[in-house]
Amino acid sequence: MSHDIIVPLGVPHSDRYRGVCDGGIDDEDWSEFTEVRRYTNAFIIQDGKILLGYKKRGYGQGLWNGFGGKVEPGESSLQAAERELEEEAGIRAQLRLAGTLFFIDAKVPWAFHIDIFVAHTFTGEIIETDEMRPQWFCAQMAEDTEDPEVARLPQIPYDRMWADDIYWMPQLLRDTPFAGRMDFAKNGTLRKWWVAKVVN
Ligand SMILES: COc1nc(N)nc2c1ncn2[C@H]1C[C@H](O)[C@@H](COP(=O)(O)OP(=O)(O)OP(=O)(O)O)O1
Repeated sequence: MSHDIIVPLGVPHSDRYRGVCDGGIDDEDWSEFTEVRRYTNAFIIQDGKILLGYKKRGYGQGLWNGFGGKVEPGESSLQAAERELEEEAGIRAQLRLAGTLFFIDAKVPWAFHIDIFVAHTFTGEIIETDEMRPQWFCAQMAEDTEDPEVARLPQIPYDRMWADDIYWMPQLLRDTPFAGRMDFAKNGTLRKWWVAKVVN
C-alpha cells in the first residue's frame, strides 16, 4: 500500500486506488462477515445510452439494475455474467470487467462480492423475461447528447436503484475501473460506502 488510503475489509489491497469517494456513519466500523458469495452485474452502454432492467422478482425486486446473479459452481464470473445477461435480457455480449464491489446487506448473513461487467455492443434481440424488464436510459446529460432519440430517453433512475449505485456508476459510464465497499443497514439504508478509481 502507498499513500494513506485505508482500504475497507473485503476490498483487495492495492496501491492503484485513487480518488476515493466515501461517506456514511464515520464512527461506525465496517460490518464483519463470515461468508462471501460471488455475483455478477452486467451493463450495456452504447451510443450514449445504458440498458437497465427492472427487477420483477427476488432480491432487489422493484429496483432498476444491471443484469446478473449468482456465480454457479464451476463457472468463472465472466461466464456467469454472460449467462445471466442472456437469461435475463435475451442478448449476448462480449463483456469485460469494469469494477468490483463488496456489499454487506444486514438483512442477509453473507457478503456479496459482485463483479461488474460492461459491453458496448451486443447481439440478439432485447426481450423482457420473467425476472427483468429491460429499458434504455440516457447515459449522458440530455443537453450533451447530439442524438435527439437518446436525449428523449429518461435519465438514469438513481432514486429507484440501489442507493450505492450513484457512487460508482459515474466511473462505469466513464470507463474508469473502480473498486468499492458498501454496507446496508437492516432498514435498507446505506450505512457506509467507499469507492475508489483503479489506475494502471
Ligand atoms: C446491496 O447492493 C447492491 N447493489 C447493486 N447495485 N446490485 C446488487 C446489490 N446487491 C445485489 N446486487 C445485484 C447482484 C446481482 O446482479 C443481483 C442479485 O442476483 P439474484 O439474487 O437475482 O441472483 P440470481 O442468480 O438471478 O437468483 P435467482 O436465480 O435465485 O433468481 O443483484
